[in-house]
Amino acid sequence: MKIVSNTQMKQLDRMTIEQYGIPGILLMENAGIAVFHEVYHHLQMMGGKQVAVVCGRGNNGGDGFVVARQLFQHNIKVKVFISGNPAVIGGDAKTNLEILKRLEVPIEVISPGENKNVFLGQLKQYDLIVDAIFGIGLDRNVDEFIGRVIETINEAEKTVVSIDIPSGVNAADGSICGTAVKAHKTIVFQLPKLGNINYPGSYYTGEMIVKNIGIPQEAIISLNPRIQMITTDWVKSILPKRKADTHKGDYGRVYIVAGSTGMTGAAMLTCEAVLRSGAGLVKVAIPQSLNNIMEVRLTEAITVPLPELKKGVVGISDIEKIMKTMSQSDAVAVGPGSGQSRELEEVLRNIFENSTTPIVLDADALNSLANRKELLKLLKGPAVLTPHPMEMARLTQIAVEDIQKNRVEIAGEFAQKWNVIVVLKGARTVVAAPSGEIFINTTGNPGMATAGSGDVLTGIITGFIAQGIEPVSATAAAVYIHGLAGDMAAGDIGEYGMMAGDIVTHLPHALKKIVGK
Ligand SMILES: NC(=O)C1=CN([C@@H]2O[C@H](COP(=O)(O)OP(=O)(O)OC[C@H]3O[C@@H](n4cnc5c(N)ncnc54)[C@H](OP(=O)(O)O)[C@@H]3O)[C@@H](O)[C@H]2O)[C@@H](O)CC1
Ligand SMILES: [K+]
Repeated sequence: MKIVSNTQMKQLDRMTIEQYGIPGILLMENAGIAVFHEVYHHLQMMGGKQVAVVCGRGNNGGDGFVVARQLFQHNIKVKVFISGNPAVIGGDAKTNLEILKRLEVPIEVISPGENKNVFLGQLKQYDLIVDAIFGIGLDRNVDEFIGRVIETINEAEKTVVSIDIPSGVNAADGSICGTAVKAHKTIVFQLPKLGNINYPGSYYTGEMIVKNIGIPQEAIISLNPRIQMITTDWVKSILPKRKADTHKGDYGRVYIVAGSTGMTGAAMLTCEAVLRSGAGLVKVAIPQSLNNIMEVRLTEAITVPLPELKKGVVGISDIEKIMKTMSQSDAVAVGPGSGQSRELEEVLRNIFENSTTPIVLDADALNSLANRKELLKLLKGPAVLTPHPMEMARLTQIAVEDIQKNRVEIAGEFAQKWNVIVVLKGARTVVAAPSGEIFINTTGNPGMATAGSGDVLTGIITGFIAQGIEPVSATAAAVYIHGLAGDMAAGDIGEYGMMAGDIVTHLPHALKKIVGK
């Protein structure tokens, strides 16, 4: 499902009205009815009877007027609160406000001088509050008065349903314009806005329900938004179907170059994740002195011990052996627990210059590249880089805080500039393709911020690519399933105590949930 910015959504609204001749008031009616259905259903579930609709002066407020009319006509006790001067309300919103007046729906204007406690006392009388103060038109910090209205809605401690986006959240990026409504549910029109998806906006959005309001699919196709949300249906559509008469060779051979003294666990987690993601065979290159440990722990993977120049570290003296195994593999991962060294830089240089096998670079491979990004120009095959924000900061020389503020842009620019697939990890992992295409992931939870979680992700991505899935899709699907397995692990044992191994354990269940077997 595509995700849009506020400007793109305004463009879609305009195209719908001007190019397709669908009047704005019809879109507003569709929007209001969509919210009404959700609110009505929710009231029935909770046995509620009274609704307060708090409206602003724009079209978001106009949607609120439609909701109020629909509730009124379905015999729900409803009152409209207008925040600010109603005289400035115009266009379709005004038309709907006039209808409410003729129907004698109770309306009260809250003015800047309003006593907060009086308003709070009023709101507390209702079972549910509809938030229709600001939608995608909010573009600056809210003033003190509106800030107070928003805080009062939150303090009322009632079920809150926001229209399109919680008021106070900037639809462009999910930042908060001073203060914002904390919604239980947000009814989002046509397509999610970046502000509903990115943090902290996503937190304020609560449960997101996307409803069609009649924007033609043709308009969306012609706008061609470049960002998309990874959904279960999409992942299902790209995972290969398993035929009955197959053997392990049909599901790809993976080669993992990982682990160093004290870091064999990273190599193991990566290998286990490869196998749990459905790949047929995995070989792991491991410094000779660590081979015994790996053989004991990893029963299903084949270890390929490498002679070592420096104890416990894979080095350039191993390159021939590495290249040979790579040439027999469908995908390779380098980096988890490898230890950062000049040696590893040289290994990467050789691989980039001589191999076309798709490669996933993680952890120490990324740190090795941080000072020698130009090596990426040597790449002959597809490459996936999986930095967390700190690794991205090293790769780009941009401060972590700035990266976190512009995750989509920074991942996107890096992917296009260096012709690689970038997985910028963190809450709402971003997958950026060299083509400019962007995926945002919504699965996952804070419990996954644990040692080894990234090694598991690297294993899944490599496993999917080895199974022949196109690398960008394989990467986005892997990110989704990694998060889903993490969510299932958290569901079973809670976020606090979960470890990366629990994500691996839940991987088959996550896959089963998606493909159904
Ligand atoms: N035809 C359509 O397009 C459809 C739209 N639909 C609905 O309309 C919503 C968008 O409506 P909208 O564009 O009227 O803006 P909205 O979010 O209601 O804000 C109102 C105005 O507030 C102002 N403002 C901004 N920041 C401010 C601040 N900090 N403090 C105070 N004021 C501030 C700013 O005006 P300004 O002051 O900049 O002139 C802004 O215009 C959309 O989310 C959806 O719900 C649907 O009905 C389908 C059809
Ligand atoms: K709103």
